[in-house]
This record gives sequence, C-alpha cells and structure tokens, in this order.
Amino acid sequence: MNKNVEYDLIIVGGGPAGAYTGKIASKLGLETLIVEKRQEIGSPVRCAEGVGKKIEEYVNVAEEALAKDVKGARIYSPSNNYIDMLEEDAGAEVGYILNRKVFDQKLVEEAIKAGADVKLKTRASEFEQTEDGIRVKLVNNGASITLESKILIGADGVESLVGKKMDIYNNLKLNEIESCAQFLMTGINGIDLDYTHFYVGNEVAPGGYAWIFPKGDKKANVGIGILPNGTDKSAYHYLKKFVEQREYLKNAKILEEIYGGVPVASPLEEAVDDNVMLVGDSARQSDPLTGGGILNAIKAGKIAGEVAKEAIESNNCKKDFLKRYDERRLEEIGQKNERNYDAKELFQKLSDEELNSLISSLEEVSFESLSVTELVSELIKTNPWLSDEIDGFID
Ligand SMILES: Cc1cc2nc3c(=O)[nH]c(=O)nc-3n(C[C@H](O)[C@H](O)[C@H](O)COP(=O)(O)OP(=O)(O)OC[C@H]3O[C@@H](n4cnc5c(N)ncnc54)[C@H](O)[C@@H]3O)c2cc1C
Repeated sequence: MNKNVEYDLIIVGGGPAGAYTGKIASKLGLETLIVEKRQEIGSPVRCAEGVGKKIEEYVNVAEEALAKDVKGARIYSPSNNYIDMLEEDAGAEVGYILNRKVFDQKLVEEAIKAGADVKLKTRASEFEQTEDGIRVKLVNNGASITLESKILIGADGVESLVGKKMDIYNNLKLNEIESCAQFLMTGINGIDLDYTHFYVGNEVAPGGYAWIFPKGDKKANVGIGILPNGTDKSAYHYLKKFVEQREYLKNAKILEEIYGGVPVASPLEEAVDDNVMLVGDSARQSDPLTGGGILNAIKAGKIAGEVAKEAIESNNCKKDFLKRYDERRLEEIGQKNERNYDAKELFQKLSDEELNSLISSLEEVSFESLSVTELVSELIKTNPWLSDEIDGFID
C-alpha cells in the first residue's frame, strides 16, 4: 500500500449501508474503516423497524434483534374498510419488526469480526481528492485527524455530506422526501397486534400513509409519513390527530417520539465519482412507495463492497470503473424503485373516494404473499385504468 494511504476503504456512516459494505469489503480482504458520528451505533432509532423476511438472505436476524414476527398486514381505506394480506411466504414486505438498535449493532459487530476498524463519535467533515485516492478529515471530540483511503463510501444517510461535498447530485425535491413522525406507544388495546396496520387517505396522511408496527407486549410503533407538498401541516400534527381518533390508542402512552425524513425519490442515475461511491439513503435507495430502506441499503452495500474489491485489485478506482456499481445497483434495486416511484406518483394524486373504491375492489382477493408488488398487481388487474399510468407490476 502507498505509504500515505492508510485504508483501502473509508466508510462514512455506521447504519445498515455502511456496516454491510464494511462487512463485505473486509471479508474480501480490504483494509476498511467505518466512521460514525454518533456515540452509539443505532441510537437514537429513526425507524419504524419493519423489514421483509428476505433480509435473511443477507443477514441472520438474531433473536434479540427481532421484536415481532407478524402474521400479516391490514390495509385500511379512508372509509375504514380493510383488506388483509397474510404473511405466508418469504417475499413479505414487512414480516419482521426489528429492535433496530440491536440489529444495527449486530451488523457493525459482523463488520468488526470480518476485520473492519470502527471509530465512534467521529464525524467526517472534509474530503479531498488526491493522486492515490481521497483524503478525509475526521473530527473526534474536537480533535481532528486526516486519513487517506483509496475509496470513500458515503453511507451517511439522507442528509449525506459526502454526496454534497463530492459533487454527486443527490439533492431531494420537496415531493421526494417523506416527513415522518412516530410514537413508540405502550398499553395498546383492541387491535390485533399480530398484524401490521396501514392507513391511507388524504385526511389521514396526505401523500403517504400511517402505520402501526407491533413490537410485542401491547407496544407498537405508531407513525405517519406525509409529503410536505400535499399540506401545510406537519407530520406531528397528523400523527396526533390519528392517535386521538383511534379508540384502541385511547389509553396508550408514549414512550418515545421520533422524527425524520425518508427519501422517496427515483433512483440516482449516478452514485459514483472518482474514488467515491454512495450507498443506502445517501444514494436515495429506499423504496419510494413504502419508504422502506433497510433491505435496499444492505443489498447496495453488498454490491459496493464487491465493486470496491474489484476496483482495488484492478488498481483503478476511477469513476469509469466504479460505474459497475451503478450498473448493478440500478438493475438489482433501481428498476423496482423506478416502477414504485411511478406508483407513488399516481397514488398520491388519488382522492379518498378513488382510494376507497380501489381498496374495496380487492375485498374478494386472497393474497398469496404480503408484498407491495402483489398488492399493486391485483389493483391493476381489478382496475385496468391504472395500467395507463404505471407498468412493470404484471409480467
Ligand atoms: C421515521 C422513519 C421510519 C422508517 N421506517 C422504516 C421501516 O420500517 N423499514 C425500513 O426498511 N426503513 C425504514 N426507514 C428508512 C430506514 O431507516 C433507512 O432507509 C435506513 O436507515 C438507511 O440506512 P443507511 O445506512 O443508508 O442510513 P442511516 O441508517 O441513516 O445511517 C447513516 C449513518 O451515517 C451517520 N453519519 C451521517 N453523517 C456522518 C458524518 N459526516 N460522519 C460520520 N457519520 C455520519 C449517521 O449518524 C447514521 O448513523 C424509516 C425512516 C424513518 C425516518
């Protein structure tokens, strides 16, 4: 290794994207450093903690990281009719509710076991391209050090400094970021907490939806995501109203409040530059229709780790080589996200009457899997006019 280059890979961010990239890269023999500005991995949690069981193709979900294995999902129309989707196969969109803090910590532990170094309470603040790679300024407890690596990974979430400073266009427009508010509530009574619950409608959550993700022991994440361009009120306003209007939440108490943004954008065409790759929310990889980003962050981390290894082995970390990452992630994640982006754009324009009629059109359907793809496919089959606006859901 060149004497100035301390690492093959410096990864900014110790969330799922950074941890998984770090694990794969370290397993492949790369000298890897993960830096995380928080003092504790995974805390505070900014997530509803739902994930599809497909996650197990990538990660072994430890018992302590799993809060609830759900039976199915209940989707409510604005007029409060609902359909059930049973969780009968592994393709389920939300089959598990995680203990996200434990989950994230286990991911980082796996990266460490594979050989990665981790620095907590360490903020990456400046980045400079050099002949051999990237020089990164890190600030820890007020003291700064500069390290150099061949490749820099921006796994720094929705606000991504790496993207901004390295001039990779990852800005989000107003209708591309869902504003979320969530309460962790205890003492919930009178609703089946073996199911997740989703509520749609312009009164309930303009441009998004409200969710109840059970965590066991009468507890659940009760949250709402809205698109700010659909209303001048905050997500908190809608969440408070939602809670006040539900009988089963009447005696429930709030244990935690969480606020945050989720990118619901179409995929970035380019998430690389010379010696740089963006992974996870920083590359707008969460699903634009559901807002779920954990699985996609992990999928992208695998690709980024593998491409980093190939680039370093070929002694070529320039943009032209790293475009392999773009090609693979666009195929494995981007195509579905593009399709789901179109669906999100369509659904956010529908009136409550149209949403009522769409959901009632599914009352006789028995779903084989709890997946958004199947849900939208069935909607298109029963309401063919939708296929004028969205495609790619039915083979
Ligand atoms: C309210 C809410 C509910 C959600 N619910 C779900 C859900 O149920 N299911 C799901 O799949 N997804 C959900 N998401 C989305 C999901 O949380 C993200 O998609 C996922 O965390 C993305 O992982 P990531 O590693 O890309 O980013 P993050 O998990 O955001 O990790 C980025 C990390 O980078 C660190 N960082 C940032 N800048 C720097 C810096 N300069 N130096 C050092 N460290 C830095 C941050 O501290 C952070 O730890 C939700 C999001 C929100 C806000």
